[in-house]
Amino acid sequence: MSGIAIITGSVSARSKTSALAARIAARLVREGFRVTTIHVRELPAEDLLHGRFDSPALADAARVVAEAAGVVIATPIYKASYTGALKAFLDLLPQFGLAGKAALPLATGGTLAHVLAIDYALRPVLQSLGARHVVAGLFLLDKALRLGEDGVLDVDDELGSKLEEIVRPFIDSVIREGLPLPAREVAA
Ligand SMILES: Cc1cc2nc3c(=O)[nH]c(=O)nc-3n(C[C@H](O)[C@H](O)[C@H](O)COP(=O)(O)O)c2cc1C
Repeated sequence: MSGIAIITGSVSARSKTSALAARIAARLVREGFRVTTIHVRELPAEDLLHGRFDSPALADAARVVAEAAGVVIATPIYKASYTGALKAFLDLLPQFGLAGKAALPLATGGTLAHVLAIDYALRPVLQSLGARHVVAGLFLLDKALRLGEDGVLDVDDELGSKLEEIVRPFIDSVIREGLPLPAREVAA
């Protein structure tokens, strides 16, 4: 296993969750990891909904996850849970598709009423997929996230520290499991 897979679950083209995921990806790349992001909205919808697990695009995405030492799952909260699009993708992974992997759950939402959705909805799925270690996740209110015209997340000191607090234990968990050295490239 090598590298990190990031799976984003938003169906929106201009997505705060995807911008958050891009920020995390950049952080992990700086740490020396090879990172591949799967935006579920970009996968062929018909293949996804018809369960064509062997379609080339779905098979490629599943392979990225299978080969990853760590997986970041970033989803908006829809109807008190993670998105249906994300679930459609997770459903096509093997029963223990996250075995041996560290997992970092991230969510954005419109109301603090659903701040626990990571713990009551997403975490059990990651456990059921056999994740070795699901580290503490982070729920962020959408109004606290600002996107620039270019769709890039504007990160102030407070948000930057929050992200660092959750990314560091994830990195430590991935490294603890001995990510093979060739997969970690020297950070520039
Ligand atoms: C269909 C739909 C359902 C939503 N349901 C909830 C919800 O139940 N709880 C919540 O906190 N936010 C809810 N939201 C708000 C989104 O989770 C929030 O705006 C999120 O940051 C959007 O992420 P995105 O920009 O990546 O798409 C909902 C948004 C949509 C579009």
